[in-house]
Amino acid sequence: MLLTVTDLRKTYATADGPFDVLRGVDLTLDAGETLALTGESGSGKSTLLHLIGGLDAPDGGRIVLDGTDLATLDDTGRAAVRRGTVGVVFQQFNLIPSLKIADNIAFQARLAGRYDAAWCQTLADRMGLVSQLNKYPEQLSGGQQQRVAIARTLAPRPKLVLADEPTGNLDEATAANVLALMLELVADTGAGLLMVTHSDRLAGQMQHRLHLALGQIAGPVA
Ligand SMILES: Nc1ncnc2c1ncn2[C@@H]1O[C@H](COP(=O)(O)OP(=O)(O)OP(=O)(O)O)[C@@H](O)[C@H]1O
Repeated sequence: MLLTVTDLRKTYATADGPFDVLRGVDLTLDAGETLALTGESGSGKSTLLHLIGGLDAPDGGRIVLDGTDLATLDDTGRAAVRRGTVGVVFQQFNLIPSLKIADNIAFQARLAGRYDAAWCQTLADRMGLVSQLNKYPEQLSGGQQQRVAIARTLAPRPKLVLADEPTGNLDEATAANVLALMLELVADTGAGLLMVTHSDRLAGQMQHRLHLALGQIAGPVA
């Protein structure tokens, strides 16, 4: 199993006292599987993604990623997971304005020491970005920028792709197109994909679907 989350718990300290945002979340994801995570605003979807991505630490439970219990890692180990095993796509594109598109696509792969020029070229080609490679992010449309962000995430060939509303600020037609491309490329790399979305339509394009409510998985959605 690529990802096993068991009884995951997270509590935030707030002005009104402790707030249990995750109250025992269980999920599994295998390599090559796609899973949509839905839930109302504030239900803890982003928190769950951050914990799985090693960006924050849980208060209880276990996350085993590619055979490694994240709790056994120190900061350096978690940073290595973030660079190598996991790739994250956010709603905000977070491209580097001073770098050309080609270098934005290559950025994380270079950081991870896994730059592969031919694969970056393939990603650019499949994402329809070949004619944009010498431009800067500000010269691209939102849909194009999001395709760059996805290509950048896939460039180091992460085993697990976490996506937090990756098409949330694109119009519906562009969002569907970008998601279809992402699903194709994730399938090609054999990675697992866990994607947060508010859209029933986009969730319907994924193999599995879970709903988060009251800090727990409320079960698969038909
Ligand atoms: N660092 C923090 N400190 C305190 N409370 C937080 C913190 N981060 C998130 N929260 C609270 O935890 C709850 C869950 O937040 P989270 O962002 O995980 O939800 P979400 O399901 O991703 O929401 P949305 O769909 O609106 O993005 C919210 O009530 C939020 O206000």
